[in-house]
Amino acid sequence: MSGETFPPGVRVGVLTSEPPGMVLDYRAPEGGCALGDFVEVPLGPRRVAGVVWGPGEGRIDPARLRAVARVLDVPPMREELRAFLSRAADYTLTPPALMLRLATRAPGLLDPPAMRRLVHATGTAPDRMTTARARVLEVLADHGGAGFTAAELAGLAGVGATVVKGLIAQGALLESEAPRDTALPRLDPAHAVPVLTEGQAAAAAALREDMTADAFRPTLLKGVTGSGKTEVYLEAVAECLARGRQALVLLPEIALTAEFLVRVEARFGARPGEWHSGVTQTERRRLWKMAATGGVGLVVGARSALFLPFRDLGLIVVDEEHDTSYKQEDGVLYNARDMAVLRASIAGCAVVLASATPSLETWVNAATGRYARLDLPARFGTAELPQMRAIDLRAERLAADRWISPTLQQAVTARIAAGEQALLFLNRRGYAPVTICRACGHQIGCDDCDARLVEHRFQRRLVCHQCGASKPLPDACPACGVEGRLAAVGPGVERMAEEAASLWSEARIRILSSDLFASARALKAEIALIAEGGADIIIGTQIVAKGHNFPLLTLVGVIDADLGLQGSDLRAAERTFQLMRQVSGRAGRAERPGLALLQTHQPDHPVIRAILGGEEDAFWRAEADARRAAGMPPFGRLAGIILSGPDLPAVFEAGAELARRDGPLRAIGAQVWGPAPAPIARIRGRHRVRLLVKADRTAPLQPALAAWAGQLRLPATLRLAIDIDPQSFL
Ligand SMILES: Nc1ncnc2c1ncn2[C@@H]1O[C@H](COP(=O)(O)OP(=O)(O)OP(=O)(O)O)[C@@H](O)[C@H]1O
Ligand SMILES: [Zn+2]
Repeated sequence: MSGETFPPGVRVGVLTSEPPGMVLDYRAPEGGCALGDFVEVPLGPRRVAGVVWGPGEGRIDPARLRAVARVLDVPPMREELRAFLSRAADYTLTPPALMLRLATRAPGLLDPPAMRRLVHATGTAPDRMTTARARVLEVLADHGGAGFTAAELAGLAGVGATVVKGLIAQGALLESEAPRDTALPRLDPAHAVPVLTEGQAAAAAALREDMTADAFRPTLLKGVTGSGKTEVYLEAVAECLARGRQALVLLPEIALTAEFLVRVEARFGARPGEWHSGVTQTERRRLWKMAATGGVGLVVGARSALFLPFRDLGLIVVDEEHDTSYKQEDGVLYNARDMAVLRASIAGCAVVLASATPSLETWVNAATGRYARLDLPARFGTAELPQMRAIDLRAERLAADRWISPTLQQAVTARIAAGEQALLFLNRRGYAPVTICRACGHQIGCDDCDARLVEHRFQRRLVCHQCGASKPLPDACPACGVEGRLAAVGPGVERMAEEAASLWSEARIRILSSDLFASARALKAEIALIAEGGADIIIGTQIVAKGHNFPLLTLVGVIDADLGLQGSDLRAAERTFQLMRQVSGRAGRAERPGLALLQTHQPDHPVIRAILGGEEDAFWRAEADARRAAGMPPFGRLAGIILSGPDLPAVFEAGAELARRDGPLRAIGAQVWGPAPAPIARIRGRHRVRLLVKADRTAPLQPALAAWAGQLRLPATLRLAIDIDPQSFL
């Protein structure tokens, strides 16, 4: 869309990501400026960057109006992204300045396109060849003629800078100017087109068709684990790229990107752009710029990739769309899956939500026809879905502090004997969730949080899973001082590994738990090692449930299938169903058939039966009916309000006042519950109190919430956070 322009001297509104964080009026600079231009403006004594957001609002007296200092030499922010940021800010009740910050989070974005001097080989041999000179030329040859700065080249060759200088002087190397940020290699949609099964081909054709529509097209791609969802949506990516447009694939976990990158390279002959916390700042800046200029076709990233300034976005894929890690739980509270749909609707492009176990929200959207739905009901090739059975723990003999039942033990032993892998799944990090003093009964808790400390035996520490604080395992009870009576209660994955080692002393046992790996790279390496057969038994937390392919894995044993059903969480049933089906789906993905065994004390629980029976649509219908009857999401809407502060009575009083002054909410027919102490009543020394607001699906919830919360003048020590569509109720 062509931007509105503002002649010199005219009032314009500029949004900056700095406090006070609102649109401020300035005078357009000499030469004028246009909507979306990145500009530098004076703010107090400083100069800060901002974006021309609209015409001035006229609040500042003309005599005090300051001028925009200059227009920056970067591509302006497009109308589509500005609209997205505004709408996302309104939806999440976040100040637009914070949204702008999400969209400009890489260093040096606003520097002018910089050049740097790169060295290339000319093919001319130097007068005299030395070993050092030969090494330099070898490095260049090894890298297929890529250019390096003189310093990089000297570093790679392990020689002094003078060697490179000498080669330049001799004409063997040539130094010339090149842009600092360069386009990524092109992906070729025709590079290695897969042969799809009939079902896959039909789904791929439907998605390709969506790409030709050039319009907002949301689709649920529902396929059982191992059915080839990735294969299918990559065809939509191919179509998008063939049309010269850009595609974005969101993944819930960095650990998944390694496998994904390899698949993209095999399919398209080159790697996509990568955007997540493991990417260097230099690469981030490059990717941001290339997104804006069209120098990247496909970006794979974590949720914040949604805020990249794509020049021509044609497709967004949200893989494993049910994954709760799409919800950002601190800072700006947003759900990347929902925001992806919002961005696609504004960009007028296709969005594919892929999952074997979609969220109820998405399932309902597909059932009501708001989203199209494509199904892949069978696994690819000869692979069958795993058989699923319950192990009734009430009928098993288990010693104290033992969690692997004889039935599960036998099954694992059989798999190891057959040269296959078994996965023992327990969604609990660490060694034991509770440390108790056998002398006085005291349970060791965090000093700053209302949480028990979790023993991590590898680190020899007790760790708070709320705030991350940790301390060494004490010898004496901190409450009664008695020594040697502290005992670990309950299992974590580390303790399971100990039990497994005692049962299968010859087996190679590996633990997959996010806290055991110092870097994303180390975790990726471990996953690759397991995939290649470097383990007999894998003990894992929910990190293993997500989209990994372990071809030798044929048995999944769930240590405690009841774990997730205990809470009163609105989504307890849904989450348990998703997690159990996903983790079971890791078994039997290649030729050999898979089996999943769920240890449970309640094999007749409706959710456990639904998991075992695999009657998914019946499960979703029952869940949907229950939520509809209760007016719960997605049939009604919720907002969580969390008040926190150092002084409990003050926090409670603020909550009570909010509850009393509920006029703006009553006006839209919404109800308020609370205040009540949050289930985790203290984090990092701050007391936490929650309120919950429930409204009809169509009620204008956000403006009412803004008006409601706006009545309160909070003291500086109190914080109020509003969580729209909360996923966590802690
Ligand atoms: N048409 C095909 N040709 C060759 N290989 C295929 C094809 N379809 C699927 N596969 C292979 O089958 C396996 C499963 O496919 P894929 O990972 O795409 O499934 P998925 O539905 O995304 O699985 P999950 O939901 O469990 O992550 C992969 O190893 C993939 O390469
Ligand atoms: Zn803590």
